Amino acid sequence: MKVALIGVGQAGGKVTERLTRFDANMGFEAVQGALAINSAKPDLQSLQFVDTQLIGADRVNGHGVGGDNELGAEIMQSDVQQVISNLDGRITSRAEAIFVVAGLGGGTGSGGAPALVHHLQRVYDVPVYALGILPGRNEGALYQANAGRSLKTLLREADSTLLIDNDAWHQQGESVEGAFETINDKIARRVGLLFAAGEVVDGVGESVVDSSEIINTLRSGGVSVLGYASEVAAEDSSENIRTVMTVARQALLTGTSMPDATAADAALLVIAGRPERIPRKGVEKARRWLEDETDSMQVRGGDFPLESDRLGALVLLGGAERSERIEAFMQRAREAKRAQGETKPDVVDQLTDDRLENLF
Ligand SMILES: Nc1nc2c(ncn2[C@@H]2O[C@H](COP(=O)(O)OP(=O)(O)OP(=O)(O)O)[C@@H](O)[C@H]2O)c(=O)[nH]1
Repeated sequence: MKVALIGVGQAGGKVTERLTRFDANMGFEAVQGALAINSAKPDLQSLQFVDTQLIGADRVNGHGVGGDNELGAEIMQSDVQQVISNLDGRITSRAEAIFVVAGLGGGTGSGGAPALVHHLQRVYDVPVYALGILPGRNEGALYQANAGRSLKTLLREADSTLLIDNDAWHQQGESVEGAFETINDKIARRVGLLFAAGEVVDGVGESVVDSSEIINTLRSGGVSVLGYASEVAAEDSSENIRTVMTVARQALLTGTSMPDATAADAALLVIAGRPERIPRKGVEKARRWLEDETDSMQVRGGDFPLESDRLGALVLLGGAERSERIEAFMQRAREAKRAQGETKPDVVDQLTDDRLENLF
């Protein structure tokens, strides 16, 4: 799937850069263009692999918004025309989707990403998705409250919001900050493989995934979740039936970006590996298992031919907001908001539709 990536804020920029680099190193060419936007100049200067744009210089002079996500939303609103013109040529007609990437706990990404998605939806015909990073449990009340407000608005504005829980992909005992490198690397690999899986590969069979299957899986909107697991494969495909089941189970049950999210409106199972090692029978069995497990009748499946000694399973869930983990997060965000005595409406809500209209 050809995508354009726009990172907002520090986490957004770092993850966008990682993803772009992974895609280039692997030679996938799924990432068609990438731009990192921030109100903090030093954060942009540390990026080497993507184009950058500073916003809000008149308000915060390149120093960031210090966790104030209302200010983050406001400066995005003020500078959105410049952002949109900067995207000209970066989002080409080849792009099949746009992903806006942001950490939802801070200020610039948390407030800026929903506002930007809102505007992109008016300008572009392709789906505009968000890739949102939720703060880990121990990340402090401001982050939780910010992320809760940002997420509510993103769910309304984006065609689907792919969530990554910062607690999902790091070792126990390791601090979240210490684990950023690992987490970002895992996001880049998994999401990068998903994009690449949707690329049409010439000369291979009809069981190969294409981008419409990703888009259809995400069609119901709401929250989406991505899981991955891999194992060494045997040379003979018939010996890999159990391996396919194992990696599919691990991808969903222990490898997802939002642990415990299993119920979904739709799902996509992608099996990656050398085509001659992928057992059709195993893939079919794993797909049926996924149907039961997600309680969804819409489970798509396909292969992703990849030169590797391993077999990998990618599981994408669409419409997965009914999970306990997301409910627990929203509860945490509500409590944090209450503890701060906040009664303010959600980030973009308070920038009334009139003001949004006036920008166009
Ligand atoms: N996974 C991951 N999360 C990050 C990273 N950097 C920051 N975060 C998370 O993102 C949230 C903070 O957002 P940032 O992106 O740092 O903040 P910002 O959007 O730049 O906003 P301001 O700094 O307030 O202007 C917190 O939940 C952090 O844990 C990173 O490199 N990887």
